[in-house]
Amino acid sequence: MMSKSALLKVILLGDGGVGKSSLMNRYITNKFDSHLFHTIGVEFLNKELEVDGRRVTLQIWDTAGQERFRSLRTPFYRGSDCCLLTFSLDDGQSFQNLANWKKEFTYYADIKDPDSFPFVVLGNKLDIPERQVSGEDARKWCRENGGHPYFETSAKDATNVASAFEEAVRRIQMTDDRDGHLISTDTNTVDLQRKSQAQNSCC
Ligand SMILES: Nc1nc2c(ncn2[C@@H]2O[C@H](COP(=O)(O)OP(=O)(O)OP(=O)(O)O)[C@@H](O)[C@H]2O)c(=O)[nH]1
Repeated sequence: MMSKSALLKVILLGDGGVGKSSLMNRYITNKFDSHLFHTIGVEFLNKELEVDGRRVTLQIWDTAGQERFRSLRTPFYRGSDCCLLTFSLDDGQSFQNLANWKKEFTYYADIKDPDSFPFVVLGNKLDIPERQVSGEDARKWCRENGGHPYFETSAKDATNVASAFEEAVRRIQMTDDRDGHLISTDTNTVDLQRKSQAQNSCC
């Protein structure tokens, strides 16, 4: 029998220019463009993968980080299974803004219990030598704001990009297992009601 894979919606949030589109492109197409345009609204791409023996379809939503696009991106937060809070290691302000991004996400995604929702924090542009945010400060923020996993990535040279997305899947699976939502790779026992929100979204 053909096995079915669960559809997991993962959303990238963070200031304009931190590298959200570049991370998605690196992960999906293994390419990097040093002259990428700002995203307007949202875009998504799918990728099938297997994590810890479970086959899933990861639907990665890339959002526009610039403030002027706020009203275009927020309607797409609902139905997310994991939120990747992204900043740039060479931009201290983008790190300071993580708390605002988390707040905006929990409000518009209508997350009832933010403490048990899977967030993963990404410090991108690791390849740039001039850092404004130390790993120590970033890890401290993650510890003090819900114990989120933290990855330092480079979309440019691909460092840690796949690991970060795979961790997002693991976190979703942990949350679903704990909440009793069985994600099965070979039956129809996926929580269809919750997953269908993601399938119905469009740009
Ligand atoms: N050196 C370096 N540059 C990067 C990296 N990731 C992205 N960039 C560059 O940073 C700029 C912004 O990248 P984007 O991926 O468009 O950033 P974004 O977060 O999607 O921006 P918005 O669409 O405005 O929200 C581009 O010029 C990228 O080439 C990285 O890991 N290292």
